[in-house]
Amino acid sequence: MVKVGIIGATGYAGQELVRILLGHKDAEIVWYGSRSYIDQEYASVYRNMFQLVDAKCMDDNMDELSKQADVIFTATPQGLCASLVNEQILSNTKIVDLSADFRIKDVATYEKWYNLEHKSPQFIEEAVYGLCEINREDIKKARLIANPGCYTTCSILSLYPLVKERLVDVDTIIVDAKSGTSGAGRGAKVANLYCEVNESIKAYGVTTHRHTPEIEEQLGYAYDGTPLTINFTPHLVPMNRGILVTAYAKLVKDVSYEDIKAVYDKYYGKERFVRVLEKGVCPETRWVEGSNYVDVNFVIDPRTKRVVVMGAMDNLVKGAAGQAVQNMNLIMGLPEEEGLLMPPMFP
Ligand SMILES: NC(=O)C1=CN([C@@H]2O[C@H](COP(=O)(O)OP(=O)(O)OC[C@H]3O[C@@H](n4cnc5c(N)ncnc54)[C@H](OP(=O)(O)O)[C@@H]3O)[C@@H](O)[C@H]2O)C=CC1
Ligand SMILES: CC(=O)N[C@@H](CCC(=O)OP(=O)(O)O)C(=O)O
Repeated sequence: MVKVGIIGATGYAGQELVRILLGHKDAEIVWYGSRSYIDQEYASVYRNMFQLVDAKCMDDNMDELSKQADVIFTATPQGLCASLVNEQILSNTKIVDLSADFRIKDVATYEKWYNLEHKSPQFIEEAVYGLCEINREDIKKARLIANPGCYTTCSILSLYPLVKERLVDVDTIIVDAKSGTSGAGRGAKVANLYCEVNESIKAYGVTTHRHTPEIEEQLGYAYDGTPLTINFTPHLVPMNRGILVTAYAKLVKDVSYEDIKAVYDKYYGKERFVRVLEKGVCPETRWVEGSNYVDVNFVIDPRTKRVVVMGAMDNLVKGAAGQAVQNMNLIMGLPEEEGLLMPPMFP
């Protein structure tokens, strides 16, 4: 049995980790970490866990936790994991960090986009970017996983085959993305109040969103090793969960639907959690909600010679907790899909 500790178990991503791990046959949660609810029953914070979780919330003492847990998930705000981790902890246990602290290899880029001083730059190089479909073999050997961002997972997986196979002009990539409000976390913020969000949709972080350099870096590795430059515009939509990506890029070759479909099948045909949809079917967030699936598809526009790529995913599952458990399974030598085969829920 893998012993698991969660720092930030009372946040949206943390509670989704709890939900998934309760259905995992090889994992046992030994630590429900919190900042605000220490010593309170976890099931009194999340009442869906009544009679399912009999444990109290604990602090964020990562030194102590590292002696008890085989894997620690940090589902905490940006900067916290980097401020807690040290060599002793990493020699005791493995860490899957759901924040962005170890996602970006260039520390100056991280500090600029996050407006934070990085507290553990010495671990950035060894951290493995935990996008399982792309970095599977490196993840298996890692002790520190940088779990990818929600918008980034959907954007990268949607575009990766086209960039890797050099089918698009990478200078023309535009990513338009939408997220449900759980993407913003549980913390109270005026911008996320019901009346501010309901019956409205808005772009935010236009040209400045922190996921931009993460997508640029990862797609750059798929292309020529250096970061690309893209436009990325996120939007907040009045739904609880879900990410929808629509991306555009100019084709560099005359290709048919069948040519591009063959490329997507090459990369994702055997992937359990990436579903390339049938011709003409557009991904929808409602068909992936509550699951670890990413649905992708594309349409060629012969008028503009662009390809339009679409991806849909649950931000809390494949965009956070599901992918984190997928990473845990890989580093612990467990079946990659264990605990993650729940079908999407609807309605
Ligand atoms: N929401 C999403 O869709 C996604 C989130 N993520 C990432 O996961 C992380 C968590 O996000 P999310 O769950 O949305 O955020 P929430 O705001 O919902 O939760 C944050 C969690 O961190 C805890 N926390 C906050 N500050 C501290 C601290 N100083 N010490 C210890 N614990 C602390 C909170 O504890 P308490 O509530 O007890 O105060 C809470 O459990 C973030 O890095 C986020 O970027 C990644 C992908 C998607
Ligand atoms: C709707 C919303 O606010 N979304 C968050 C991104 C989600 C998230 O938590 O970011 P990571 O995936 O990097 O951890 C945002 O725009 O900052």
